[in-house]
Formats: sequence, C-alpha cells, structure tokens
Amino acid sequence: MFPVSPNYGSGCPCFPTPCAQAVLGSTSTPVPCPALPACVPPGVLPLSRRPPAWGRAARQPPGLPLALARAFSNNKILVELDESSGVATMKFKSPPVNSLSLDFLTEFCISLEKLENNRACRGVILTSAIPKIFSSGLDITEMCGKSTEHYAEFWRAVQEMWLRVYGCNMVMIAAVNGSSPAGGCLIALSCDYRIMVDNPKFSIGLNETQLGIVAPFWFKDTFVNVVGQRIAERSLQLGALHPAPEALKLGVVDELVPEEKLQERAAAVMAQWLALPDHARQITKSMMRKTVLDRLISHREEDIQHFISFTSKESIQKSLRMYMEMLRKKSG
Ligand SMILES: CCCCCCCC/C=C\C/C=C/C(=O)SCCNC(=O)CCNC(=O)[C@H](O)C(C)(C)COP(=O)(O)OP(=O)(O)OC[C@H]1O[C@@H](n2cnc3c(N)ncnc32)[C@H](O)[C@@H]1OP(=O)(O)O
Repeated sequence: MFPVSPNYGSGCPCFPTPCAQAVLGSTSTPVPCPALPACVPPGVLPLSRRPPAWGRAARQPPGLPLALARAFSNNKILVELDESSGVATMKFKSPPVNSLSLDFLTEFCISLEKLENNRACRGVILTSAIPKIFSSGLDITEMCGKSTEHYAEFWRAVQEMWLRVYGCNMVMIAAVNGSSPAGGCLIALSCDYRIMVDNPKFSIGLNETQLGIVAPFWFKDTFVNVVGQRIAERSLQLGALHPAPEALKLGVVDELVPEEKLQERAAAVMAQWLALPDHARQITKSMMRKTVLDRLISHREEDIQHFISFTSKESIQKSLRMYMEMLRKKSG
C-alpha cells in the first residue's frame, strides 16, 4: 500500500477511499497539488462537479455541519456563506497589507475548494477586511533569500491560486476596496467581474517591472484577456499602477462605486450573473478561458523552474531587496 498525499483528508472528494492521484509513490510523477486534494486535477474543475442549481441554491449535502456551511475562518481569510442566495464572501484579513504569503495562498485555496464542494454555493465575492488595501500582491519576503525548495513550493501555490480562481465554475466577483498591485491585481483580473471603490488613491495594475521582475506569461495572458493586447502591452512594460478612474477607462475594472455601496453593488451584480442557467454560463466561461488555463497546466513544472532560476539570480535578489528597503523607508 502506498502512502497518500499529506494533504489528503476529509476535504477530498474521494475521501475515505483515496483515488489514484491521492496516492504517493506509485509513480515518479510528483503529486500535482500540495495544498489541495490530490484527486482534483489542477485547473478547471470538471463541470459535472457543479450542481445544476439554476435559479435557486441547491440543498446542503448531508453530513456537513450547518455552522461550517455558513461561516468559517482559519486565520487570514473570513468566509461567509449566505445559503439563501448561494453567495459566499471571502474577506482577506491578513494585516498589514494582505500580502500573498505561502500561508495565505494555502488558506485561500482550501477555503475556495470548500466552497466549490458545497452545493449551496454558486458565487463568491472576493474583498478585503483591511482598510485601503485589497491585496499588496505576492509576499516579497517569500521570494527573498530563501531556498530553491521554498521558491518551488511558493510558486506552485501561486499557480494553484490562479488555476483555482481563473478556472472556477462559480461566479467570481472582485469587490476591490483598496490598492491592488501585481498579485492582488491578478486575483481581481481572474474574476468574472470587477467593481472598485471610486477613490483615485486606490490603484490597480501589474507593476512587476517596477520591481525589476517580469510578470509571468499567465499573468500577462489574463491581463490581455481583460483589456486587450495594446493596453496590456503598454501597462505591463511601464509597470503601471492605475488609479481607480483610469483603471475604469482602460477596462481593468468594470465599474466604480462609492465605498459604502460596494458590497450592495457586488451582491446585485452577482444576482444578475446567477440568474443565468449555471450549465450554459459555466460552459461558456470554460470555453473562453480554456486555452489560457491549458497553457499553464501543460507547462507547470517548466514555469516553476523558470521562476526558481529567475528569482535565484543575484541581480533579481538585489532588486527585490532594494524594493523592500524602499517600502520600509516609506513606511517608517
Ligand atoms: C523570463 C520570465 C521569467 C518569469 C519569472 C517570474 C518572476 C516574477 C515573479 C513574481 C511576480 C510578482 C508578483 C507580485 O505580486 S510582487 C509584489 C508587488 N507588490 C507591490 O509592489 C506592492 C508593494 N506595497 C505597496 O505598494 C504598499 O505597501 C501598499 C500600497 C500595498 C500599502 O501601502 P501602505 O498602507 O502605506 O503600507 P506600507 O507600504 O507601509 O506597508 C506596510 C508593511 O507591509 C510591507 N509590505 C508591503 N507590501 C508587501 C509585499 N508585497 N510583500 C511583503 N511585504 C510587504 C511593507 O514593507 C511594510 O512593512 P514594515 O515596514 O515592516 O511595516
């Protein structure tokens, strides 16, 4: 009997009988997903796993404690599910700036996966509990002065987060209530719709070049799919952070609202999207996103190796250290 993945547990759809991918050691191929049930292929969830719940929330699966279905919070993300509407809110609450650390990313993927497995949930609103910040992007300290094993683990978690959000069958809405650079912007871009607070002090964009690093191809693909080639090319090269009104003009976000109306508006937009038959919307979404998802899925290991060799370069380490130093000086 081979051992199972350390992440294998009651959250896995195949629990308590591990499927082939949950079993470690049967081949030399690494288990694809470190944080999530090994039996779920990374990327697009099979459409058959979503309930045919058009028009109303499906019933809670038997055996799941009701309290868990309504709200759960581990540490860095508060998750609330309104069973009557089938809409969950994932609120980032990782001070000071909701940076996407390995712990954050792991918790994010597990939380989203729990919602995916809950038949009562059809849509998710992503927002922040930290004033003025949606997410400050990838945690730069995870990319500085660490081992290659750490870089590999971290990058796999970043990939997993994107595959989960971009490939999610549920309706995903970003309620962007603060600044959202780089990885934070990627989360918003990966949703189906973006509503941002109408405040020019809040900015959003893929600013990697400002740090002396390069947005990976799947960040770029996601951006191009939202704003088009020309805007993406200029914005990416300049590492532009667009203040909210400019982000709206460029199509980086879909609408702006006053801060106090954000959650109400997100709920209203969600209701519009959920009024469509799930299967038709899901197949359409999958059709629109499949090529881009498949590109990373088929080059995942190569992408990790690229990340490791790029990040390990002394010149890149130096740029990241200088950037962190600049942030520290600014803050204190
Ligand atoms: C050939 C192809 C090869 C491909 C290889 C791929 C390589 C590419 C790899 C990765 C892509 C990278 C993606 C990213 O997401 S990188 C992160 C980009 N993020 C940023 O640039 C944001 C930086 N932060 C800010 O601008 C500001 O902090 C703010 C606007 C978010 C908030 O401002 P403010 O409220 O004034 O807070 P402070 O600046 O004072 O910050 C508080 C505290 O938090 C620290 N901090 C901020 N951001 C980060 C972060 N992203 N990671 C880690 N730590 C962060 C900041 O340093 C302060 O710390 P303190 O001084 O100790 O209090």
